[in-house]
Amino acid sequence: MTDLAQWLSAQTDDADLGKAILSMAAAGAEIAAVLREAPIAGQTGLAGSDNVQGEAQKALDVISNDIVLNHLEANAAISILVSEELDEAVELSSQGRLIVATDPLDGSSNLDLNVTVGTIFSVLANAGGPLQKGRAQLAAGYVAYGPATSLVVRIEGPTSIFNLSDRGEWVQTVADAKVPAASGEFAINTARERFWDAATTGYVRENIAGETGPAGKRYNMRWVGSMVADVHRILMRGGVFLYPLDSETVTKGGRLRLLYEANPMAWLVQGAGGRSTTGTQDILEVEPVDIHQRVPVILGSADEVKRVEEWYERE
Ligand SMILES: O=P(O)(O)OC[C@H]1O[C@](O)(COP(=O)(O)O)[C@@H](O)[C@@H]1O
Ligand SMILES: [Mg+2]
Ligand SMILES: [Mg+2]
Repeated sequence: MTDLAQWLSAQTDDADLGKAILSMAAAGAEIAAVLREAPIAGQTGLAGSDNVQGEAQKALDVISNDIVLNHLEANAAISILVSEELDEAVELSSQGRLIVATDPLDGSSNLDLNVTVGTIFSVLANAGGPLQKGRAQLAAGYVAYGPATSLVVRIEGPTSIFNLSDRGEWVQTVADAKVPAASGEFAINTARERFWDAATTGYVRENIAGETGPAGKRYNMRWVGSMVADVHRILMRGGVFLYPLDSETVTKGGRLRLLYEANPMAWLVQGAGGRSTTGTQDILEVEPVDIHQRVPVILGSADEVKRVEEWYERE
């Protein structure tokens, strides 16, 4: 049995990086416990406040953010925290070498429904602040709060999966996750079809046409509405996730956030042999200009992502 601490010491000599990941795992275990009790504690509703992006915060968005903040404040290696729920980057330890960017609770619109939500994180070196390309990430991961609590994490090598035991240990269950290159599943919010560009419409129509259409095979569609849950399914059995630029999100640059949603997920998917793109560029090559910047996201099975890229080249 490999636990998280053993895996970290085999993956990196950087003790600070290992501690940053352990802090996020500890925050994840604490958030998992809070989520289990949340319906009983009456915590699934709104906080009564908006975040900097104008989205209504759930009480659990705020609680999860506080839990992450507490764990990182106690870690002298962390210099800066960027969070979806915090307007500005927060300075923590002045001697810290690392930056963490986090979506403390992803998919929080699903909280009333007992559907999988998650915590996403990205770790960067403190080299001139948090506005760094995803390619510069030192590590990334997410915790998925579903029937099991799973931590998916990658430094530079494989994307590895751990599950939280009853005794509070993170036990490795998949050493080297692999996203199958071919897949017959796609994930997109189809209610947005009227806003889509020609490339997205073309790709999705080909899939829906099935075995007699140009794709020559049958597709299934799945959309949980929690990025963590949708990406976790793709990591386990393949598929493609799309939140493309569309006519409604174009002025914002997309829907999902670059630093703490798109980059860490692209890092994990690429570590598992998958691909990621904005449609025209690898997500990991996007130069950030704002900590809450949004970006189009297409990632998952390599063959499917390439098909979407071909549509963007044609259109
Ligand atoms: O409401 P839509 O269009 O289905 O969007 C769902 C997407 O929004 C998100 O919920 C945004 O994340 P937050 O819940 O952290 O704001 C993603 O998890 C998900 O993929
Ligand atoms: Mg999110
Ligand atoms: Mg969130």
